[in-house]
Amino acid sequence: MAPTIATPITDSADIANFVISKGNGVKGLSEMGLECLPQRFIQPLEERISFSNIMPQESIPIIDMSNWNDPKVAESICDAAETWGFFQIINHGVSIEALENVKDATHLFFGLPAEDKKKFLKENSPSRNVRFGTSFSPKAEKALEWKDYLSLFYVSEDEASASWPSVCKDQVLEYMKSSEVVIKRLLEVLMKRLNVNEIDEMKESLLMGSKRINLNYYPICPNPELTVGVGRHSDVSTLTILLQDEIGGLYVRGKNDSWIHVPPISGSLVINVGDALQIMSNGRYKSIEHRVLANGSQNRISVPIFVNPKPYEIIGPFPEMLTGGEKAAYRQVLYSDYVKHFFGKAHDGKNTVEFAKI
Ligand SMILES: CC(C)(COP(=O)(O)OP(=O)(O)OC[C@H]1O[C@@H](n2cnc3c(N)ncnc32)[C@H](O)[C@@H]1OP(=O)(O)O)[C@@H](O)C(=O)NCCC(=O)NCCSC(=O)/C=C/c1ccc(O)c(O)c1
Ligand SMILES: O=C(O)CCC(=O)C(=O)O
Ligand SMILES: [Fe+2]
Repeated sequence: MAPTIATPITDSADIANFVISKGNGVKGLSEMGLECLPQRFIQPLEERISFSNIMPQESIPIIDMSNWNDPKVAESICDAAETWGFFQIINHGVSIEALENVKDATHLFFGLPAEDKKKFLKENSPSRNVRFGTSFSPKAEKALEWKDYLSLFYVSEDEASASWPSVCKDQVLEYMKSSEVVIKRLLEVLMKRLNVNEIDEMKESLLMGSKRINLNYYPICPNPELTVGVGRHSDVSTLTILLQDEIGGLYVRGKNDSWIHVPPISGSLVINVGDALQIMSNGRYKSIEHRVLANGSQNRISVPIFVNPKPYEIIGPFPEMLTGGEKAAYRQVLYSDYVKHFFGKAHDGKNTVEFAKI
């Protein structure tokens, strides 16, 4: 068993200092072998998952992309985006090697000493586009989430080469590059159902003009039932492409109050619709609430690529959605305002999208 420290940090301010400011993250806390979860991470009852609400017999669709030209594949993608907002894809064309390398690189980054990771805290980072942190929005949160992350906003290959951490940048760039084809295919298929038949330069900027990739680390937690890995939220992206390891723990909102597990499938990618696509499709495609449970016995990683509009794009329902007299359910919003609104508060389920509702 890991040794307990001589001077245990129990005070809330000490915890915040150790975890957030000193760059130890929750990984640092976890490795101290704490016997119980510090108060700062205890979530209110309503934010903890109740096991009676988990539907083990339900699952999100799994779509085989090997014959992606087959209209049936396109149909299942659009159906899944309309009804579930979440699906897994297999035989998607991203090499297993690229997936394995980026998972290894995630472990390499989080395995660095705190002193090295600390260089990427917001206040020290060489670039605004690189940020190592913990929880989601610690200043706005009453209870912290049991997660550390490295967030990389992609501007250009040169900027990434110059400022992303060297232990992971090549693998992350390779993964981003090799996932481009499948991202474009998914968006093309999804747009066709909305009568958007061509992704021209303008649409490309709206749909996939910027990308952010997060490396998430969820260390072993002493009282996983009292906290969360990630609280209930929907993503603010157009689409999210998520790579998870073999541990599991991601849950998607089902009917009523139920939650459905997204089981790890080797070589698969989890795809979900984000708020930007819900807004642009005037609600036809759904960005579904999801959450991650903390784990009492295993460290978990995940690597989402958030495919987003360019920050200065104004997003709103596509004109193509409104030609038949359908009323706009969302107003026009500057995408960076939407993102600021999202980051300015704790995770709060589907409330973020209210910001854009008419
Ligand atoms: C986001 C904005 C608009 C904010 O700009 P600006 O107001 O100048 O200030 P900033 O200093 O970058 O950040 C402001 C706050 O946002 C939060 N924030 C910014 N980036 C991140 C990040 N990557 N992860 C977590 N929080 C962040 C922090 O709370 C910041 O507050 P503070 O730490 O300074 O107190 C700007 O960075 C921008 O235009 N970015 C480009 C667009 C963009 O990044 N879009 C993201 C789309 S999707 C996306 O990034 C999703 C992330 C995510 C993370 C964790 C989850 O659990 C989750 O579900 C989702
Ligand atoms: O770790 C996961 O499986 C999901 C993480 C997530 O929802 C996010 O980073 O937005
Ligand atoms: Fe998410």
